[in-house]
Amino acid sequence: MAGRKAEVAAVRRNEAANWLRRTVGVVCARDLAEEPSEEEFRVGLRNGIILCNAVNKIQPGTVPKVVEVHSFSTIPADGSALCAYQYFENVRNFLTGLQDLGLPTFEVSDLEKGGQGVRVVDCVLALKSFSETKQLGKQSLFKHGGIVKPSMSAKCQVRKNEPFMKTMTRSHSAELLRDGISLEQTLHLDCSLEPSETITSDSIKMLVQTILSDKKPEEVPSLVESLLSKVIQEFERRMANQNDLVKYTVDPNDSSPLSRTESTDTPQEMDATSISDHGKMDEEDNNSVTNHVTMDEEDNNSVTNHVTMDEGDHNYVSATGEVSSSVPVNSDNVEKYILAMAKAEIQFELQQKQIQDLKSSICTVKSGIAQFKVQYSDDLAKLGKHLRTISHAASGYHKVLEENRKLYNQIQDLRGNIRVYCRVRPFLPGKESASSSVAGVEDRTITIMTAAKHAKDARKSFTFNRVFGPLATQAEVFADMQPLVRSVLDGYNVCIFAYGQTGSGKTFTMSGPKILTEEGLGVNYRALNDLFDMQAQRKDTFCYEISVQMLEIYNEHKGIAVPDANIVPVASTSDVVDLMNLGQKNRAVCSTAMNDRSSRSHSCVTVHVQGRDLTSGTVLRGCMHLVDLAGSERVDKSEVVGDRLKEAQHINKSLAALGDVIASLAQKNAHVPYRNSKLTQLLQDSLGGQAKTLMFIHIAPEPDAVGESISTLKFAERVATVELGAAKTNKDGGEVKDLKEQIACLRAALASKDGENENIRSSHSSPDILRDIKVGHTSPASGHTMEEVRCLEVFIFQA
Ligand SMILES: Nc1ncnc2c1ncn2[C@@H]1O[C@H](COP(=O)(O)OP(=O)(O)OP(=O)(O)O)[C@@H](O)[C@H]1O
Repeated sequence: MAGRKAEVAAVRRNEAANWLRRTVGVVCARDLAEEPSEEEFRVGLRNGIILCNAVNKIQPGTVPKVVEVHSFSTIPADGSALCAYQYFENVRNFLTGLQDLGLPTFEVSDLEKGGQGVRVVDCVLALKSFSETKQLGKQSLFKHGGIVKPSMSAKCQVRKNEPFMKTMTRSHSAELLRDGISLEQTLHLDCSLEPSETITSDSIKMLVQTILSDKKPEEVPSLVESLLSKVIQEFERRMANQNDLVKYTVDPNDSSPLSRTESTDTPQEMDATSISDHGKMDEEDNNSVTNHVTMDEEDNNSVTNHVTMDEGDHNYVSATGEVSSSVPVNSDNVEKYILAMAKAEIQFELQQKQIQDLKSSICTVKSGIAQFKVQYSDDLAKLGKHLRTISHAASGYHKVLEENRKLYNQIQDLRGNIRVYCRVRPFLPGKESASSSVAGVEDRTITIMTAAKHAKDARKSFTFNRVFGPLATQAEVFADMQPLVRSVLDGYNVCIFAYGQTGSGKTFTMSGPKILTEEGLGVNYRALNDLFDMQAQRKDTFCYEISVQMLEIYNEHKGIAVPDANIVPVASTSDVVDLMNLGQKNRAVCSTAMNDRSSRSHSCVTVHVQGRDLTSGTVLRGCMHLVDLAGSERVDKSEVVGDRLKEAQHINKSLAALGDVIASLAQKNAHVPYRNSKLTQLLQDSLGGQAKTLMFIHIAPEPDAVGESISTLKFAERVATVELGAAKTNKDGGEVKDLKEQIACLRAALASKDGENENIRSSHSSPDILRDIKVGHTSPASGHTMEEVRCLEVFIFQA
């Protein structure tokens, strides 16, 4: 291999030497042998005279002043006597001239011992090619050397004003075989191809024949071997150049072929960069690596790729569909190119695979998105349907709620709007007695000792809606009246009276003990607490405004217990407590002057409730009167005179008037005598119609209070009516399913005047009738499906 290379180099060197000798004349070039060794070639050209003269012959004036040696005999063989400055000047001027002509140059040091003589040979051959091109004028194509065929197309000509270097890099296959084939032969090969021709087996055959025609038979094998070797090298170079082209396009700033080969840039990036970089490549200077892929203007069949390398090296690779290179061929370079090509191939395959993977990923994502879209629209449709159902159910819920509210209150009416409860006070601490005026307390009955223990009629029993014994707690008392209190929020009026003689426990029931505790809280506070709780529970459907007013009626005169505050809005129980305390203080001031007036006046706390249905906008108004009546003791026995008598008369009159009104209402009389007292006048609007009235009768257990107790109980008996409990079974013995059926049962019981109907009475003690029956089935009137109604059951129970 090395031998063949040396042989090729010698052929080229001889060609260069012969051309120089021919050009400048043998005499002038006497120091240049016809077939010089590398050393002889270097020494012969070292002073630059031959080179300068040669270039001046071709292009006169290229080197304006050539430093001549006056006496050739004085020049030593190695030229050491020549002033270094002189031949440096010549060589430098020569190289400058070549640059101006656009020809490849070499380094001054290449003419020194150890320099790269091959570059000098390249340079001379380029000059030779330039010379011949010039001689042929516009009809020829510049080549390094060799003869020019007459058939050569004008399309192979040098372009006027085009830098010689560019023209040269666009040249064809002459350079391909430069190291292995004579210049004439390579030129012949190149120019034998018509522009429209492609390299065919015939043309290759012709090329081979041309090369071998003047060779001796023994030279043929080595030449063929050399030729094939060059073809392989060329093929590899092309591949490497293709790869480099791709890599350079990826990163034009990186001129290292190997580093580009190892690049892991994606194909997309390469494409984008390649497109954007195209077209500006020609503008790059000779110190940069330029890449461009353009259609040859002269030859539509060829794609021209340029890879011009660093000027300092004087090496270049030109891929013109064919590749030319002045890079010396050695095993290192071949290995490097093979390695680069292999890496490029792997990289290319990898990138192809990545592209495929990306494509399949895109397909997967696309189909995923399509599926998601379908799923999304399905879900949306389902959601819309569900929303419509809920919306329908919500509107139905309000109807059902309204319907239930009416039914509920209808049941309250049927069970009795007037309820009378009796409560027995315990003996006061320190005043306990073995004997009590109360002989017995049952659920609904109180028995009073009327006379001597052993007399036959010594006991008398009274029946009310409920009787609470001395041990009954405040919570138990309130629980029984709680459903009535809740009616206020549905727009009903409620009156709760505390009736009884002085000291029997009225204030205790209504407000609680003097020192208030949680357990001791009376009806007033508990009722208001309950209202505030309900207000909070219904806040999504109703907006309630609650306000309180405190009044006192003394001697048939009405007064406001809380001056300058007729009706005070309240938002919590503590607001009400503060207000009541203020009212109690005002009463206390008066009582000091008027001798315990509190026992002889009626105290009335009125709670006004206004509720707005947030859906329908309907406004409901209700009020609750909590009345702590004046002491009911009889005046005939008290033998009082003067003011006390007057007070007693007013009290008796107003209590009798109240009894008359409630009795009239209980008996559903057409006329109700409201106007007989200030109290009944005040409560007129809240006693009639669908108003609920609750009378608490208080009994003192002391034996000497028997007379007052009997009198109180008789009063209460007048106003008490039969109250029906909630029916648990219908007339057929089946379960009562809904409010309507419940109403039917109650009506049947009333019609049969069967006040003692055990089926109904048995459940009277339930605190909330709604919990005794199945309200979940109250759908018929609203026309909703059972499923909807089941959904609403929860709401209804909460409501
Ligand atoms: N159920 C009860 N348990 C314990 N103590 C009670 C009960 N009822 C009343 N008392 C106590 O009995 C006393 C008298 O009660 P209270 O003042 O409530 O009677 P009253 O009927 O309101 O009297 P007045 O008509 O003078 O206002 C108070 O000390 C009270 O704490």
